[in-house]
Amino acid sequence: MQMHYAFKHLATAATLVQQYNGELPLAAFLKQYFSAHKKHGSKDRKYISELCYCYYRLGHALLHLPVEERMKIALYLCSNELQSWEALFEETWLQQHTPLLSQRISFVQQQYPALQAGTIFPWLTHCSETIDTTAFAYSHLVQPKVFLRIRPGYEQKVPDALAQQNIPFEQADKYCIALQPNTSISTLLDVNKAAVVQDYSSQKVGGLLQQVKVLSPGTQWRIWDCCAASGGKSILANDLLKPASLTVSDVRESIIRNLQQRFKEAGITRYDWFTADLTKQQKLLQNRDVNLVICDAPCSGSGTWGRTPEQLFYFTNEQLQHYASLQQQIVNNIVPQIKAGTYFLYITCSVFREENETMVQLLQQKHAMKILQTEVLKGYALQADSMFAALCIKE
Ligand SMILES: C[S@@+](CC[C@H](N)C(=O)[O-])C[C@H]1O[C@@H](n2cnc3c(N)ncnc32)[C@H](O)[C@@H]1O
Repeated sequence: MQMHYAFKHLATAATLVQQYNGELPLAAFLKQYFSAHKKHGSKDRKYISELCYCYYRLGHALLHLPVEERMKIALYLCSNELQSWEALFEETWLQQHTPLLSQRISFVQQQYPALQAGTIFPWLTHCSETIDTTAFAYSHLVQPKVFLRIRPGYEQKVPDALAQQNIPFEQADKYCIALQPNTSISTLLDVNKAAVVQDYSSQKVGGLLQQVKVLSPGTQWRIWDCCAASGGKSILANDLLKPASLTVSDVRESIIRNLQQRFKEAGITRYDWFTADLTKQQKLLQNRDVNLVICDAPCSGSGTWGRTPEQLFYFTNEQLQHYASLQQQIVNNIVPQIKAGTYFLYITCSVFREENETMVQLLQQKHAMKILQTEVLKGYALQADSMFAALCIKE
């Protein structure tokens, strides 16, 4: 990129982050800005967006610096190579730049000692114990990959289709494909039929679903996915526990419409649905006899902020309290309504103890649930999300 453009993009991105207040998702805010300012071509849009995203990846570190200086440091840290941006940096910085993130961090720390894991992610003391907090905090400087879950029957077809179209990919396991960040796959594959876009850790929740199969072999599964959104976990459960009947619900009717479209593409026809606010006292399971409840609870999403780094920047302690209390209300409301012998799979995409281990204690102590397995799914080493899952049974 020409020197003149690098500085121009930096100035535009700096103005944008000063205008942005976190209310809209950053992607939506940038889309709005670009559609109102048609002068930016597709490359400009890409560069300006990159700068804005990098800015938020630094979390709460180096907030005392002027916006453009902080943005340059963020860009330096987040980029494996600086080819397009050389004009922005002094020669010594360019010479010290390496593809290794740990070395880039050490170099920047020499000049800016305030760059630390705990300044990037100030809630490290809230993280589940088994999380390597330093690795997790620094993982926010790296954009996560896109992951596909291959659906049964397409184990060969999906990798073949990607190879044919020269799309770089890695096969994380038999059913999981990792693609470079920003790979758009809608034109490459039959999305939802052959493969589902689903993060690596989300796919690993399947391990706990397979566990119920081992514990209760031969069971005809009747599943209630009570926070179904557009059905990611339901499709996973359907694929692993077939033949299963599904009941799905969510507080938002609009997201259930998306689910219906996705189920259609996925070929899932045996299901019923309803909308319900799970915090409200009501009989949720009238006439429904279920033996597995999946509760992928609304949460802070703190394990996924590598994808939405603006949330790392704008998240507050009050929001953490809000989610922890929402999850408690949901659990306190639904668990008494399920029968003894029913499996309950509690999931969050959060790394916070308040949303994870504390909820397991509640399930055990207040609701006499037997905890069968808990897992902190550490995606941060794999450019994936981090999640939590606990499998319990009502005694
Ligand atoms: C983490 S998402 C579920 C993701 C989904 N299971 C998947 O795999 O794609 C949580 C969902 O809970 C829903 N939700 C939030 N508050 C709720 C409430 N009070 N009652 C029921 N659902 C709620 C949200 O609308 C959201 O779709």
